[in-house]
Amino acid sequence: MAAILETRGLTKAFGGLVAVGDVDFTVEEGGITGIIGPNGAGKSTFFNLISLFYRSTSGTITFRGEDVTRLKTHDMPPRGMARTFQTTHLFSEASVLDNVIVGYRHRTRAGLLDALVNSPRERREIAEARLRAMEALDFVGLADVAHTPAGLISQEQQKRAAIALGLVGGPHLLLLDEPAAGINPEETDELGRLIRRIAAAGVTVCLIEHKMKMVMGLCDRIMVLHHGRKIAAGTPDEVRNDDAVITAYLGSDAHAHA
Ligand SMILES: Nc1ncnc2c1ncn2[C@@H]1O[C@H](COP(=O)(O)OP(=O)(O)OP(=O)(O)O)[C@@H](O)[C@H]1O
Repeated sequence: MAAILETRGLTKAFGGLVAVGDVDFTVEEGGITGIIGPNGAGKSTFFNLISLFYRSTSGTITFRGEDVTRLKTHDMPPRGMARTFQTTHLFSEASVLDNVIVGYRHRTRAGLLDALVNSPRERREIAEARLRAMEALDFVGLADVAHTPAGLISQEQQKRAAIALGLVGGPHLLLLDEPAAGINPEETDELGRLIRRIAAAGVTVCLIEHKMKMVMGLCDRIMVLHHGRKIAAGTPDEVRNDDAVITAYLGSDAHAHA
């Protein structure tokens, strides 16, 4: 299997604190890869590095064969990388559909002038964006609330809307930042099924998640971080039985059994 994303020696220091140190990481194309670790292990920082939200201190990031280390987060959607945020960033007054359309922006070419004169190109692109956004909402099971203001749907629905926003541009890789945070066990199972369907549709998925049961049941491969270092990587079974992982979790109050 080919790597879709690869880091080599990836490091992020905040002043004297090395939040992520020297991490080599590979996301294989086609599967679901999880990143776990006790509290403060560096998961969020690592996630922000690979989505180019943070600039790394050293090391390299390669996405689909291109060195993207020095690019910025907004350079990534056109290259086929999309990410969600832990706290969903939806415009609460706007409809769910309009929120998802925003995720299609990078695929459109119309400029300000087109918008001002309502050019045929502008109209065509708006129609295309609406169509794609409806497809994405249908995929995540939110077609019936497409015209509801995003602020009025449940937290769990907002999470699915955020996933639709990530999917609408047709990414090769979807990065999910704690997708199951703040939802109940039943909703978590449902979300797991949705993530599987995303992977089955050919979108590679990489996620960070605290809910260990979900990660173990969902991911093909898992990387474990501890104190900013990679301490293990492998299948859920390999990681679960790894001495360094067991020690790291026992020594913390992390949600190993959540
Ligand atoms: N912007 C920042 N400035 C300074 N230190 C930071 C910053 N972000 C994170 N850190 C520190 O880096 C380390 C790793 O934090 P990070 O949030 O990446 O871990 P995490 O594994 O996501 O934690 P949690 O599971 O608690 O969300 C911690 O010691 C944290 O205090």
